[in-house]
Amino acid sequence: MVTRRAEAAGGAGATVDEGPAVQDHYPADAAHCYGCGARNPFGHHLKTRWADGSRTETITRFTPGPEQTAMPGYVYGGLVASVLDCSGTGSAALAGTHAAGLDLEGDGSLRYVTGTLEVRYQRPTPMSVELVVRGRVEEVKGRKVTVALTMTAGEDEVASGRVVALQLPDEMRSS
Ligand SMILES: CCCCCCCC/C=C\CCCCCCCC(=O)SCCNC(=O)CCNC(=O)[C@H](O)C(C)(C)COP(=O)(O)OP(=O)(O)OC[C@H]1O[C@@H](n2cnc3c(N)ncnc32)[C@H](O)[C@@H]1OP(=O)(O)O
Repeated sequence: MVTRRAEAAGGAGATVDEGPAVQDHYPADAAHCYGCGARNPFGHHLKTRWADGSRTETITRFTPGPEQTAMPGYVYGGLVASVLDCSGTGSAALAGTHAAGLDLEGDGSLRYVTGTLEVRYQRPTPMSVELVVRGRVEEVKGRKVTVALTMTAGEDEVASGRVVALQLPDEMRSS
């Protein structure tokens, strides 16, 4: 399935969501993550796609609900962190799979776990607004992928961060 979805017309830095969501191609035995697993009925079900044709920029969208409140009208910081986290591992999976010469839809996705997560909370994050996380793949080095992330709510950048993700070791998969 190919998806192309333009952001609000005329918005600064308009982005196109392109192609399949990586999480829809995670191996079934590795799709239970609270943030991004399609097989977790209680989770966020994040979907991360390439944002353009360059294979370096990604986009993930999430709209928080009232149960994720920090104080009335604003989002809990742990939720912001978890959305950045799984946007980062999803971006790493896109980049690592591409770098390995694999086709997402034909071969499935490689699977990454978080090694390091950095979060900078820049502004209070408003509730019930779509949060847009853009990822920029900084480096693919062996099993390690580094992704810089920004989160916007409307026109405002509310958080930024970085994920260092490591391809899931085979011995973890088999355990
Ligand atoms: C979920 C845990 C896994 C359970 C497995 C069960 C099977 C289930 C199947 C599928 C689940 C999928 C779930 C996805 C969920 C996504 C989001 C999350 O919530 S993840 C949860 C939080 N994260 C952890 O709990 C990681 C705990 N840490 C570890 O397991 C290891 O430390 C790990 C895998 C991250 C790295 O261990 P190494 O042995 O593979 O690493 P080395 O070979 O020593 O290093 C390779 C390179 O990576 C760097 N590196 C290693 N650890 C790093 C770190 N923590 N941060 C940054 N860089 C790191 C090193 O400096 C080295 O870099 P140079 O090649 O020299 O440039």
